[in-house]
Amino acid sequence: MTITELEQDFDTVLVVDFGAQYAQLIARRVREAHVFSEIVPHTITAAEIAERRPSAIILSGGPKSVHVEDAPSIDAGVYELGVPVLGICYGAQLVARDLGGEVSRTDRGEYGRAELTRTGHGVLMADDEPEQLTVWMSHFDTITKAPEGFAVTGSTGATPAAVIEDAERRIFGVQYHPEVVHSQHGQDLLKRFLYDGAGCRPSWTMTSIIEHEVDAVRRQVGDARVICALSGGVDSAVAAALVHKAIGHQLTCVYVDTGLMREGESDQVVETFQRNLQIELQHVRAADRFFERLAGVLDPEEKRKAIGEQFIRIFEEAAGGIEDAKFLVQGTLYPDVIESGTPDAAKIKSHHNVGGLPEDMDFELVEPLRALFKDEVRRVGTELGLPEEIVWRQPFPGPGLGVRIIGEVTPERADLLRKADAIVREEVKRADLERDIWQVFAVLLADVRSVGVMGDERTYGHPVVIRAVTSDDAMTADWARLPYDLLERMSNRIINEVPGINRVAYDVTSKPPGTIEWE
Ligand SMILES: Nc1ncnc2c1ncn2[C@@H]1O[C@H](COP(=O)(O)OP(=O)(O)OP(=O)(O)O)[C@@H](O)[C@H]1O
Ligand SMILES: O=c1[nH]c(=O)c2[nH+]cn([C@@H]3O[C@H](COP(=O)(O)O)[C@@H](O)[C@H]3O)c2[nH]1
Ligand SMILES: NC(=O)CC[C@H](N)C(=O)O
Ligand SMILES: [Mg+2]
Repeated sequence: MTITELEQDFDTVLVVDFGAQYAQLIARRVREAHVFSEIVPHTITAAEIAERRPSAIILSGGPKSVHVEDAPSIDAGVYELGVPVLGICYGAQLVARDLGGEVSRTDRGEYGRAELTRTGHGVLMADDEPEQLTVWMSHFDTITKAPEGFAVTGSTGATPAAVIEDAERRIFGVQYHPEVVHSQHGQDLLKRFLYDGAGCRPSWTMTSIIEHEVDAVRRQVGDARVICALSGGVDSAVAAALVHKAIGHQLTCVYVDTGLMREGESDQVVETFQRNLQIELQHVRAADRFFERLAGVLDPEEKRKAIGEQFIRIFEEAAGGIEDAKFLVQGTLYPDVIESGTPDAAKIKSHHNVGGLPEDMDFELVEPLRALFKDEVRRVGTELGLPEEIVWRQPFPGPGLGVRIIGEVTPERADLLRKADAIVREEVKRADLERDIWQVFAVLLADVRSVGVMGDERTYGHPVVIRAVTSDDAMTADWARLPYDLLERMSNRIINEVPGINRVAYDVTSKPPGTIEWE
């Protein structure tokens, strides 16, 4: 299923990104209102937008002032398309400036909580909305004059034109951030824009996504044989279940043991899968090949590409034995696509299943989850009847321990890390915190050594870093505030039980500026 097809079949909102902290969040909130949404760069032209026939456009916030020379702007043609527009913060300031209003610098900004008073009646400020709302602001510029044709329907002490509406042209602006949870009734305001302002239908539901994808998979593959790269993770399990629903016995799943899996993983994946899904599964043991290919590789991008390539070569070999299957199902998600660097986003890292794919690959990809965020995938999985032990597993990256060994990847180092990682996960499980934490794992700083003392003897060993994060979608994350006694147990056990490790550190970096994985 391509994203273009989704755009044709669902009312779609394009979220234009001006470098906002919250563009992702806006897109997610729109989807929570059951309307499909996507993020596009502000360099998109009005003609490109028109071609995609969106039902609405949301202009995001952004760090710049509309007055500075390199302030990002939007093709003014978008206001003439007849497509409803909602500007949020920077987006609202752009609307004001572009349509003949005024935006000025204030002497002091307005950050955090603010009290909004409803000053008029409109689509956004409907009559059933309370007269007073607590909203969340974050700006230094402010709209000082609404453009002609706009009513000011909400104000705060510092921002007289906090909500502006031109119901006729269906162009709106809000200075505050309705997408953040601190803004009271924020989601209601977004819904009013979507449903009342833009006439969007709330048809983006799990059931409709499943129906849609099942249909699309059938159309894409016909009666051909298909293989599915199955890792045991949530994404590929859901993708497999969905494709299986579409084409049944035409599907064979292939699980690859890369030698970079966690302790007990292979047995567990094969067992869980066979118990829960009646789909043919091949188990390929390929550790030697991966280690051989990774010998001498230090650069994270090179590692990822080497691993991505090995995966595909193995899938190609497996496919050769299955009536030459030409289709490969992957559990690729929207964040994988964004983070691998679409034309619109900076490349952070090549996810092995997107940017890490070899160019000469023979397969046509089937990626039914390519437009979805993780929480949506979990809901699809639940709707498809997958058990909680699959749907709520913590994510584990395809390159596995390979991107958690900082330095060259060798079988011995993988063994060390596997042991430390098993302890970390065991302790989190024992503390019953597994579901509260997005991901928790160990990282081995294989090329770093430090001096310690154990049993009166000098040690000179490697450090292990514990990484635990909370997140909704892996696009942003915070380091988890694990209890000290839990950290203490992990540290003690790792040093006592894993020879060669003499120091344990805890990673207290959020994303951004860090990423979840170390490479
Ligand atoms: N060991 C593996 N064997 C076969 N396919 C794999 C393996 N590891 C990853 N893949 C493929 O790469 C895709 C992306 O991996 P990713 O880790 O993002 O997803 P996942 O493993 O399905 O889910 P999760 O994010 O919960 O770990 C998978 O959906 C799967 O198609
Ligand atoms: O299948 C995958 N192939 C990859 O190459 C890959 N790199 C990172 N991840 C997972 O993606 C999420 C975000 O990770 P980062 O913050 O490190 O980019 C986290 O959940 C990571 O575990 C990957 N998954
Ligand atoms: N959050 C925002 O979009 C801020 C917009 C603009 N940079 C301002 O501070 O006024
Ligand atoms: Mg995985």
